Amino acid sequence: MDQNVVITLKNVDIYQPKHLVLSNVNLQIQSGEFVYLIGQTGSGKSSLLKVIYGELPIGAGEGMVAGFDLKKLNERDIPFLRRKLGIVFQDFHLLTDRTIEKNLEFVMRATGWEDKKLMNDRMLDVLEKVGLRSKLKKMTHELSGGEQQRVVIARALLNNPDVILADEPTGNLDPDTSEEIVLLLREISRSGTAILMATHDYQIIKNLPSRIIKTQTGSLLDNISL
Ligand SMILES: Nc1ncnc2c1ncn2[C@@H]1O[C@H](COP(=O)(O)OP(=O)(O)OP(=O)(O)O)[C@@H](O)[C@H]1O
Repeated sequence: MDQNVVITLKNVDIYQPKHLVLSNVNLQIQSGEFVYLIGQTGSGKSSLLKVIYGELPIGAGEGMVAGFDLKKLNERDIPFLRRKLGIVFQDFHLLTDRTIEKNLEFVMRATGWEDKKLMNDRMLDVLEKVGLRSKLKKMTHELSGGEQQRVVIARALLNNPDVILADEPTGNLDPDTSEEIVLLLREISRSGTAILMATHDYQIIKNLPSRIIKTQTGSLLDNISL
């Protein structure tokens, strides 16, 4: 297998749960690529992301994600696959009654980090990347929507993922803040993490163009232009 390929789907069928949502899906994404995923509501974008993060099994076909074979994936493998993936959703899923530090620490403890000094260094590292290094002790409910999404991105980066899956990460943000978030994700992709971002925001795609894949009438189309 090509070392640089982090997602491969070959002739994959995706069911939700019995109804065939996408058939014969073929997709390859390389390290460091930034890819938009578009498609009408209900056309299967989230289902595709769910297959990639091991939430939905693949029906037919073959899939490899960050070195994990989706066909052979069992319950025990899923936490290990998820450590190779960063997941960023539209609604931030932050613990709003806690500081940024406590939010990051929560995820780190859950994914096996123990050494306080290493944890602290890593937190500052990822917060630096998203421009929030000075806000470690801030409560997350005191942050703006854009800042909260930055914390979510920092949280996704903690375990140095091969891939970030972002499901409408700008859905709750104003246009300028949305653009800042996409610029940040693109910058992150340049350091090697592949990013697959589902979005309905065509304006952002026009302003910040990149490869586009599209779910449409039960298929996944590649290299779409708007
Ligand atoms: N848990 C579920 N059980 C049954 N059907 C589902 C389930 N989740 C999604 N579906 C169906 O699968 C299809 C694809 O849904 P999916 O959420 O992947 O679409 P989407 O493109 O992500 O939509 P949106 O843009 O609204 O997020 C839809 O017809 C939806 O109704």
